Amino acid sequence: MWSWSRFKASHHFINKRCSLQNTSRCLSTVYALSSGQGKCGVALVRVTGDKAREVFTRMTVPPTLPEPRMAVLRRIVHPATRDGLDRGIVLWFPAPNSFTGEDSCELHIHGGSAVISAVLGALSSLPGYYPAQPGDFTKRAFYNGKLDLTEVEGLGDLIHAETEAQRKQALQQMEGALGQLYTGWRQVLLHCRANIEAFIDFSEDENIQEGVVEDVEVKVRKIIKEMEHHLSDNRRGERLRSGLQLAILGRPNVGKSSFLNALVQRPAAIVSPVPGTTRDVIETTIDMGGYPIILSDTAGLRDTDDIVETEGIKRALARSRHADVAVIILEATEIVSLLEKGLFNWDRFIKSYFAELGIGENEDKTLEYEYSSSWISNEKYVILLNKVDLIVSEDEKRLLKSALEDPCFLVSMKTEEGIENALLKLKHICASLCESGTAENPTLTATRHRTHISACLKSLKLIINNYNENNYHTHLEKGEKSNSPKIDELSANNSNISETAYHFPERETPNINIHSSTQAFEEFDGNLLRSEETLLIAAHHLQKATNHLGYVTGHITTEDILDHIFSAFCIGK
Ligand SMILES: Nc1nc2c(ncn2[C@@H]2O[C@H](COP(=O)(O)OP(=O)(O)OP(=O)(O)O)[C@@H](O)[C@H]2O)c(=O)[nH]1
Ligand SMILES: [Mg+2]
Repeated sequence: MWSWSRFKASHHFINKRCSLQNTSRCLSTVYALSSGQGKCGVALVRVTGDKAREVFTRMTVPPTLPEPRMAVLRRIVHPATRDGLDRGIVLWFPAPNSFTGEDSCELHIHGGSAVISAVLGALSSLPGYYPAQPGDFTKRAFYNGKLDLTEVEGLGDLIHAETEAQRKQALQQMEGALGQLYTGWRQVLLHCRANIEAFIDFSEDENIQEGVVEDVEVKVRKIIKEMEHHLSDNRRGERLRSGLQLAILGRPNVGKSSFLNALVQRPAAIVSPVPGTTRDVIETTIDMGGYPIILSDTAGLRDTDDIVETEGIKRALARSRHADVAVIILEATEIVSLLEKGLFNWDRFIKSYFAELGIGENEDKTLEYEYSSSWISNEKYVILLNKVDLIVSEDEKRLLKSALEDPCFLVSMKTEEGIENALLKLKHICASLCESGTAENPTLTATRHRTHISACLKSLKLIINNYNENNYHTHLEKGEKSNSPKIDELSANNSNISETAYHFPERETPNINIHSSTQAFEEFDGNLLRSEETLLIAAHHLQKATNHLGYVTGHITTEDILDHIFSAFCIGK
């Protein structure tokens, strides 16, 4: 019999998480220095696990548990020798009201290296105490249901955040904005699937309220729309997380390396009057108005027989293809002579100039080429007309200024004229490329999320659009009679999956081999919810969809994903 209680399993997932892990690791008590390495005023040592209370009973004077979450000053002693180690503030967080969900304590001790190593040494002498591995505290918080996987990733990002915008995005994610969005979708889809399952089982009884399947369709369509909107964010969140790629491009000797040096305020790249000085890509990172930018100075673009320079140009063009933003540098004098000849048109000039450099769009706009020039089609570039200090004639300067059009700026790396305005424009471009989301509409921040949400969306679309009645019947007729796997098994193609979501009751499946037909079903054209015969397939796609959301939030996990995510954490977090 189908039962609704089988659907309400979310909290079971959380409880099961620990048992899926190496149990001894979960049962042990771990400790770590959670503040940074090196001498400091106060250092923080954290302990978590079943035996955490022993810190108070065996290592503090008096040997009693303090009031939960109340800071108290205690003498800290070695548990065996009773030698005094330090005097500091201690805190007790009994389970489940702690970061990890386990009994935990904190020792705020003096930050000298001798004090820290004496306290850590004393902790190691307590039976059942082990030094924590990177991310151990957060891993326990995850297994105990304190954080979902997106919140864990947000916490990791917060620790690694280097700019203001990155910090804001990570905090939003750690506070659960993304997790709530995905969990909300998952809950709705789980209900949809429950309703479809109930309808299949009981449609002939009178118990099923009318319009159940129609209601599922409305909900699925709504989520499809929301997911499409969520995915069409131009990778803003991912860019902000990993940094915007900005390529500095142009002919040799125009001042590309001078621009890089001006931005980073140090001689990061060699500047010389010899054209072709820069050969390799020189990469450095900066914080531009709170946005993380990965700057790439590149080799000057020109025809050459020099094999080293040719390789440099190849690398420069590759960098151009992967750039989110570009700064194209020209010599202002080049434009003056063109202007003096008359008939100057910026649009035409820029197009042909990009083409000459090898970075412009070509005529037939093949897919590869469109990709290669995304910063052009998105208009995410500025053009700097450099060395304006060399134009001495006021008439020429006036002519140049009057002909200037956005996004061109007259600048001089030598006198720094015009650089501020150009940087302002660049900041606007960067902001538009990685504007962070809001708590209500959080941005997607990792490729892992995009992959699963895209796969989820695909499954949902298969329910609404892709079904062709004739195809379906052909498959029913052709279907093998035995070895039809249950729907649950269809999604469990990853052997490491720690659970396979909800377990649905035994049922009579259509007389088809769903495995062999899945591919074909995915090619159907139509609405699976409009025929009772195809509802089972709709349920199958709904399960796939909810599973993908479960992978993102960590309701369904694989060891590989967890290892990857937690490996980025520090010891003590
Ligand atoms: N007068 C003047 N000279 C400049 C200015 N900017 C750069 N230069 C000079 O132009 C020369 C080339 O500058 P780089 O920054 O090395 O030019 P580049 O584009 O990196 O050159 P390659 O690496 O060869 O492609 C150097 O001698 C700079 O000092 C400027 O605004 N005014
Ligand atoms: Mg250079």
